[in-house]
Amino acid sequence: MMKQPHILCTEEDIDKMVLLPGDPERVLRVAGFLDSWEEIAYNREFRTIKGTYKDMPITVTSTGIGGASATIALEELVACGAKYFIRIGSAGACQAYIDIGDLIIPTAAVREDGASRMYVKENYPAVASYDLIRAIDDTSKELGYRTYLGIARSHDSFYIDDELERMTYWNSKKVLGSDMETATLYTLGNLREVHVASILNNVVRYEADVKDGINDYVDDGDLAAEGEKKEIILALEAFYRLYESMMPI
Ligand SMILES: O=P(O)(O)O[C@H]1O[C@H](CO)[C@@H](O)[C@H]1O
Ligand SMILES: O=c1cc[nH]c(=O)[nH]1
Repeated sequence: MMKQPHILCTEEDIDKMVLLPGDPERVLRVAGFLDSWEEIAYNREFRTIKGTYKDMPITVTSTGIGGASATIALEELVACGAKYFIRIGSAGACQAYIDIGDLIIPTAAVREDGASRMYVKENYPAVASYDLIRAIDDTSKELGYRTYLGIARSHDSFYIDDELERMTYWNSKKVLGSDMETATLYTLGNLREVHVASILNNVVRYEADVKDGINDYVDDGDLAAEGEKKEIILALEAFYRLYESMMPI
């Protein structure tokens, strides 16, 4: 097999289970939780490492920002044989009760992105893999992590003029938080018949940052960093739970 054109990997490089952070730097922070790892490729926003967690083989590939690059990563990873994907991302809460570092687990997502519309009509739902959500939910209960399961919203433009109005609208519709890849990945995952779920670390306080227009990414950096550690552990342990359940007895 030729190397895939963007991720620069072949099927020999890619495991069945893949973690998908947006940020290439987060790939290296995941590496800190693995028992062994090596970097396979790093091209544009797509950094791929391969390693082991306990006895489970695992790949980590960054998707970059937004649906367009996320579809490239997912398509090329599927072409290399990957079957299970957990996005470990960050999000901005749409609800005041969600604190910095709390984890949002989207069971579905509003498709306010452009990339998924290139694939299928807007009334096709963006839904997570039930198997992965169940594994993530069971694992988070075991770990004692505070998580919020429900609907997220994925968008394409961080700085549009009416973002506050949109966030206020989705707040009134009980949407939990915004990111830029989940809806795209869920839509494409279902079309390609692979399993996809997201775990999103909340990095924004809805009342203070969104409604009052103050951005406190920096002040709450420690809480956000703790949230990122929790989402990595949760994703690895949920994958391990699934991996063990698949092993012949
Ligand atoms: O931290 P990541 O995983 O990149 O996720 C979020 O952060 C980026 C925007 O700052 C977008 O990609 C958004 O989805
Ligand atoms: O507010 C936020 C934070 C992270 N990601 C988003 O898409 N929005």
